[in-house]
Amino acid sequence: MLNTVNPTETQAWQKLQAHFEQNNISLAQEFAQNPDRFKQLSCQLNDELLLDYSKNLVTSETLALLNELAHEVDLKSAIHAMFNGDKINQTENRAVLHVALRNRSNSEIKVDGKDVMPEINAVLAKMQAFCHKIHSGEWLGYTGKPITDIVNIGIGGSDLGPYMVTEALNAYKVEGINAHFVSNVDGTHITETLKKVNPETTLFLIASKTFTTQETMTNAHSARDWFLAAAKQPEFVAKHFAALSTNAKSVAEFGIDTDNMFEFWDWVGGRYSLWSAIGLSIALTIGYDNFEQLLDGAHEMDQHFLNTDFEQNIPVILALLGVWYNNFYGAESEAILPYDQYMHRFAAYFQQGNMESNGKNCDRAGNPIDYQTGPIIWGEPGTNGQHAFYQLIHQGTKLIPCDFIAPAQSHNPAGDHHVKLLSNFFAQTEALAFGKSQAQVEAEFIAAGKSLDEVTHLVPFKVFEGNKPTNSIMVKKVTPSVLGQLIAMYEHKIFVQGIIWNVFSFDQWGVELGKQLASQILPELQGDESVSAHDASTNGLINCFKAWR
Ligand SMILES: O=P(O)(O)OC[C@H]1O[C@@](O)(CO)[C@@H](O)[C@@H]1O
Repeated sequence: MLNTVNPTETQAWQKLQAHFEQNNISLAQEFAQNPDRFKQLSCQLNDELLLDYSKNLVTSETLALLNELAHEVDLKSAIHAMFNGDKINQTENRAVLHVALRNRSNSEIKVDGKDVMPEINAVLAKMQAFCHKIHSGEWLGYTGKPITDIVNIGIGGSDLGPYMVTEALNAYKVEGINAHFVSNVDGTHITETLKKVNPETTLFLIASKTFTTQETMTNAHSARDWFLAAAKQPEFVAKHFAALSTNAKSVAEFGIDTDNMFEFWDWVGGRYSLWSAIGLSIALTIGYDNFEQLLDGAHEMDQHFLNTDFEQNIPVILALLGVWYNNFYGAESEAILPYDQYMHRFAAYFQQGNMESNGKNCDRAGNPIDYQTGPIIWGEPGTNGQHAFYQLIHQGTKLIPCDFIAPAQSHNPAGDHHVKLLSNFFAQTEALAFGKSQAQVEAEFIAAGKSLDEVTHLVPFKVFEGNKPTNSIMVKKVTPSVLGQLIAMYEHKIFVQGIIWNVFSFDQWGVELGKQLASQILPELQGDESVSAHDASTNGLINCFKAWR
């Protein structure tokens, strides 16, 4: 069981509050006073991942107090509880063991007294064999042609991870295999996808932990209908449909051969499931060996997280910095800004990962929470964000802590593109940290031959106050292993923050009411009779829909 310490009642929190009120931290001053700031406030996981957290609004005292907070909520015990398979997902009475899925040491990890590694390894072996059959052409479609297109049908954690990873690792795509992802129940998603594929050479992966999610089951039935309209014979479904699920009964009821079912377990959270059978679309798209390297990278970060002192622990550092801005500076969001176009879905992935984990207002004792918990996560690749929202980050009234991520090496070293991309990566965190003073603005005008009299009215608009916090994460190259490291890094950051905020990070009761009401409204949308069972707004909207459709 996890403790239920209210973080705001800890000694460390009181000290942090006083520290915040008594200090007006200036990055310019901190760097001027300490030439070793970068060396002291950066750390490397290995020779391919470096975290520079020196451009944060912290002093050595800040960091000491944040670490004191981590100790006072007994973070170490919570970390060991997760890795040991304790049922820390207490409202669902489940363990939380995505770390077991990538436990490359194969050391024993027990749930209810049973080592889960044998079954994990059995599913991985089944995935490997399946990938070999598909890639070798041994597995053929109902007209004897090899599979060329994989359509993953899933939503949330059964979509976002596989989609993000296959995009981020596009450079590793298997020749002749195309991946497609259908998630939205909007008919456009499945319709537009089916236009691109041939029923004779397409494999559908129905990805759903519960195998009950409305969007996924609707899309799965539409895909099967589309397939059977061409193939005609039901027995051909087995050659073109596989299931990734914990629910064998519902898989069989859908008509998928359970030999084509790749199982995972209830101690795998949906938003933490890409390492499981849910990752089959990844393995099929980039090759099983590269999927294993993804697991290897995550395992390396897991071991770092489990065994490293908090002061040098990358996920803990990121988590504590996030608490500092979220709970003391009042920042309500965090931006993840990968300077890598292949990583264009990375921030979106952690919208579910972070916001579905820590977007909670009830603490672990069941009491309402009166402090801030999970932040809003958003972001786009650089340099595109610079032409969309960086104005607000530089000169807006909201504090937006940003994580900048960039690879030293590009998969597409065309011309001078990469050095230009990286010059922007370096420039943005420098600009955000140190800004441009009024004196510098005036000097630029004078250097441009302007008299201050004629430009004084413009000066305020060109001043950058700076002192905007950022983390810079430099990786050598976005390889499967490095991506695994990055994903696991953010997973553990989220875990640490959930422990500090005293919330349960691995359930998601907040998604249920909307589903419940939608299932009540759905039958009301049949027929043309007017609806009056709801509030005036909902009634009005439904009746407008009926009038216009
Ligand atoms: O994998 P499945 O069971 O179809 O769930 C899909 C998604 O739906 C949820 O919103 C839970 O209902 C996410 O937590 C989950 O990843």
